[in-house]
Amino acid sequence: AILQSSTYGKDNVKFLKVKKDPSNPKVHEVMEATVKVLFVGDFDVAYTNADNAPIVPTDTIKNTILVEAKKFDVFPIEGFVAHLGLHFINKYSHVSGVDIEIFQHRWTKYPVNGKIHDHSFVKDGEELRTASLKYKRSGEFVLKSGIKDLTVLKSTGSMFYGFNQCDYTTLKPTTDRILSTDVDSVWEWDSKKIGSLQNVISQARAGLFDSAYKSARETTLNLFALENSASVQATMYNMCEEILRLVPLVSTVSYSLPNKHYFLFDFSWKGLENDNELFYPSPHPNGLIKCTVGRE
Ligand SMILES: O=c1[nH]c(=O)c2nn[nH]c2[nH]1
Repeated sequence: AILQSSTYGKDNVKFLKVKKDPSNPKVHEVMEATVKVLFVGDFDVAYTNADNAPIVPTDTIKNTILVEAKKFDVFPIEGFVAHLGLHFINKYSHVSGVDIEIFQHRWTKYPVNGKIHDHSFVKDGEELRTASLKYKRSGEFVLKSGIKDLTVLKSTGSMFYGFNQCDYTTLKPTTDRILSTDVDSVWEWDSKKIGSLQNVISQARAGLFDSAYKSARETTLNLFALENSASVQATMYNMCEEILRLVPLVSTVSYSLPNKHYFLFDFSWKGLENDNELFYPSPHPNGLIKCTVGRE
């Protein structure tokens, strides 16, 4: 037998970091994050010869994430993943590559007596802000940012007609349906234009990734609401085009959207009208529509 490939590390490393405003220590920002770090490298003997000498324990990886999260500014997550990538490649000469993912959970400040409170937050749904980095010792890197599990629904302004009809088709065309999905959007950064992980860190400080995230989230929510959607496919393509237009340093934008169906309940047996008022959720099976859009 031959070991064809291997990778190992720690998954689901969680932390919550409090960032205090230097001018007013009672004004806080919080980041609750879940981190995965996987190594690629010269670990074969641990698999083939039960020789653990090269293994950096996954417990050490977990300790490192927490120490670096304490010492380094974790905001925004793109800067932190770049810092972790540089740390592991520089520290362990037998690590040839790292694969890092970080999910940031959504804590949103809320108003008290009409003013946003300094350090009180609500968990704003299951929505995540994501970043992933694949970094090789050669300096090559793939950096992606994204939004995940942002569940949206619109109760009209969605259509689906003019589709292929055959002897297996029962779906009725419609110019007025409910559309609901869990947004999973990923934009890949142009690593040539950004240049290096060190530049990722300086761009992070300069606000590039925060403004891109804001643009992508606003574009997604605005087009979802404003477009009289011809299909999931058409609407997600338009979202990709708009994000590419707004964020020049992004090379491709991808969406993966489940179509979480709500079907009109038929009351005709009861002699009742149902003018797009009463639906029943039917999320299984769901449509699943994916695309990746790049530049000409
Ligand atoms: O937007 C849609 N795209 C599809 O491909 C599809 N198939 N059934 N319903 C659908 N709705």
